[in-house]
Amino acid sequence: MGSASKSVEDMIEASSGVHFSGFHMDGTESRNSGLDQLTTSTDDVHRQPFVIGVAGGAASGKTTVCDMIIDQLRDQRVVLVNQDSFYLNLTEEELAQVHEYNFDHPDAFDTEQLLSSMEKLMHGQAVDIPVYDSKSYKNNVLPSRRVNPSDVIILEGILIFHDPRVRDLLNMKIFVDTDADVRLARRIRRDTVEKGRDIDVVLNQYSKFVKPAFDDFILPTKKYADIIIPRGGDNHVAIDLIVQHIRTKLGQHDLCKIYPNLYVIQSTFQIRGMHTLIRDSQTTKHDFVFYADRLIRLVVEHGLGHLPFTEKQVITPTESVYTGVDFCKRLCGVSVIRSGESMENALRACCKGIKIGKILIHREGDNGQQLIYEKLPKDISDRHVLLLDPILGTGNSAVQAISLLIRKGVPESNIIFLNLISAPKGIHVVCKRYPRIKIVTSEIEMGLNDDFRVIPGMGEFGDRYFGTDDDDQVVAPKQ
Ligand SMILES: Nc1ncnc2c1ncn2[C@@H]1O[C@H](COP(=O)(O)OP(=O)(O)O)[C@@H](O)[C@H]1O
Ligand SMILES: Nc1ccn([C@@H]2O[C@H](COP(=O)(O)O)[C@@H](O)[C@H]2O)c(=O)n1
Ligand SMILES: [Mg+2]
Repeated sequence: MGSASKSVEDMIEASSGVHFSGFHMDGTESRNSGLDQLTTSTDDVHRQPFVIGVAGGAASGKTTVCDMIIDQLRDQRVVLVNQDSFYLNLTEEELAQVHEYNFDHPDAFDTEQLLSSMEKLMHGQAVDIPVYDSKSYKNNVLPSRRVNPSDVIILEGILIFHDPRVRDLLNMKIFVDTDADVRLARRIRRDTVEKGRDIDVVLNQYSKFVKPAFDDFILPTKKYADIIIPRGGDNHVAIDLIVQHIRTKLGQHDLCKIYPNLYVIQSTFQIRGMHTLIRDSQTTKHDFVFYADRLIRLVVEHGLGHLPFTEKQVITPTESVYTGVDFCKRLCGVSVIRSGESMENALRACCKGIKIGKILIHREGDNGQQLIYEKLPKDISDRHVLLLDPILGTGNSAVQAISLLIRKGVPESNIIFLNLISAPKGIHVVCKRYPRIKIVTSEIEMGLNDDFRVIPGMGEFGDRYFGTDDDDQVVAPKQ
């Protein structure tokens, strides 16, 4: 390329990190769910979590229901906060007479502390929540638990609906309604086997405090419930419906519903773990590359699954006929320099000998983007194109790249855009303009900050992947 190559290299340097920022559209990120406002200032980036309250008698199955909801919401950030954590510590006199203490009365809880912890969590701050020890009757003998702000907070406890200030925090109220005999039978087993209590003590406590408090304080709060679940954890239909509702409220499903060509790969704890590592600003370059490569491979494999196929029959070693499919042969990759190049190895590993073209887009200030280099297969118009760029932010780079492919004669429906993370803004921009292209991503982000960077994001992807950030081991936290 001679002297032109120098200018391209300069541009590559100058363009580092531009792929997930772009020119101003309207300066704000719109919410796509029923959740409250998304804050987009750099320091205070959070959205209001969806808060669920789960109440019901002791041993009705509240914890079991919460665990099932959390398990089904595995691709969301969910935290569980137990009302037990806010039991008041007993005085020496109360401890000496512990069998006379009413643990089922609203006054047994430090509701002020619960409200203060919730206030912090709902404003995006991590809190240390005490862990209650029902053997010593204390909440300061076990190490407290650090609870991070999350998309969903589940508050669980017998009297979670009792105080109107706590009720007001709840977006969804669930009452687990289990027969009193079943609750008593479970309680006896739990208190004798797990807590090592004497059966007489358990039965005395039940008749003296637990049952009266249920009738006086817990059952009357059932009327506040939005959903009453009979049979607790056995009621899979109710739990499925609750999870569906939460998903709708979180908005991720709304985007997939609005844009049928948007595919978010099925999340697992492995995938969440990889995301956690590559998003951590303290992750070393080596680990960043390792886990980014694993995720990229998953996205590439998923994207390949959207290519057309033809039926193919083969004879197996047992001389049986196996009817399968033949891979699509007319395809190529196109990487958006420079971070998109990080996805080339995964594509080559999946598609032997695949041709990969390149596009370089340079951002000029905040109000324009310019395509400055392209090297594409000559017959690209006959191929399906896997467009590679790990981050879809404002969507402006993606629109530049896609419009070039279309100008080169690639049908819109033959383009599959593969990325690791997508901001809702970019999804709207790309999918509205090119409704027939497919987007395959592994996570949808909260939004963009005032600098048009994806949040929570993972920083300057190209710099972190290719090791060109300031510090060669640890990445400066500049989200
Ligand atoms: N559907 C169920 N079938 C059988 N046992 C259950 C069921 N739900 C809960 N349990 C058991 O009953 C006890 C109390 O359940 P848990 O979910 O802890 O109730 P809670 O949190 O309301 O006190 C636990 O030992 C749990 O394993
Ligand atoms: N030291 C304590 C503290 C609480 N309890 C009983 O626990 C019940 C609430 O817990 P769930 O998981 O069932 O919601 C409540 O009925 C208290 O009596 C206790 O026995 N000892
Ligand atoms: Mg419980």
